[in-house]
Amino acid sequence: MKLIIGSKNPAKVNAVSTVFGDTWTLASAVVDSGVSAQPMSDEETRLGAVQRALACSKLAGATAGIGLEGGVTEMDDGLYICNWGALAVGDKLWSASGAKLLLPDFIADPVRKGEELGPVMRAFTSRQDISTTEGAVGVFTDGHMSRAAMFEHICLLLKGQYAFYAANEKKEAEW
Ligand SMILES: O=P(O)(O)OP(=O)(O)OP(=O)(O)OC[C@H]1O[C@@H](n2cnc3c(O)ncnc32)[C@H](O)[C@@H]1O
Ligand SMILES: [Mg+2]
Repeated sequence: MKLIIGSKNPAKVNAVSTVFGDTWTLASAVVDSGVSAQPMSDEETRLGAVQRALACSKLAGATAGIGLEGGVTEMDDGLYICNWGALAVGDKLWSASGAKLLLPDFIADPVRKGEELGPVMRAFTSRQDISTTEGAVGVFTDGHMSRAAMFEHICLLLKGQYAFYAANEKKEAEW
């Protein structure tokens, strides 16, 4: 059972490995998300995760594909970080979102004007590795949460949905 992750970003690869590593053989591949480099809504971010998962599931040797995507989404009170994941196994697909966090305006404004969150965060923190480690969520929670932990949470939702399906497939068909 081989699960291919649609990214080489260590924050994503480590999250998948922590959650799925006990039962799946893992590999990673750079695939196209098919959305913009900076997704600007929940819908676009979810679509990026889905397209990464589907692309991975079709690669040679794959039993399943998983996609994780980061983005931002505008709400009543400002711009939030959002994260989505998708798991594709055969013709089945599950998706789930992660926690959201309001970005301060001095970060949100350049992103609204077209800059990517990653470079903005690198400039603000003077840290080149910020997107692959704590991420913006780590910075703005003073280290209480990390980008990898947010992706781990999404992976648990995906693994759990797949487990529920596998355990209840027959019941679902009869219901
Ligand atoms: O190699 P991939 O998998 O693409 O890794 P990535 O870090 O670019 O991850 P995403 O494409 O899912 O990220 C989507 C957006 O999230 C942004 N992002 C980058 N660093 C971030 C950080 O520290 N915290 C949150 N989002 C970040 C990044 O600018 C992208 O525009
Ligand atoms: Mg990217």
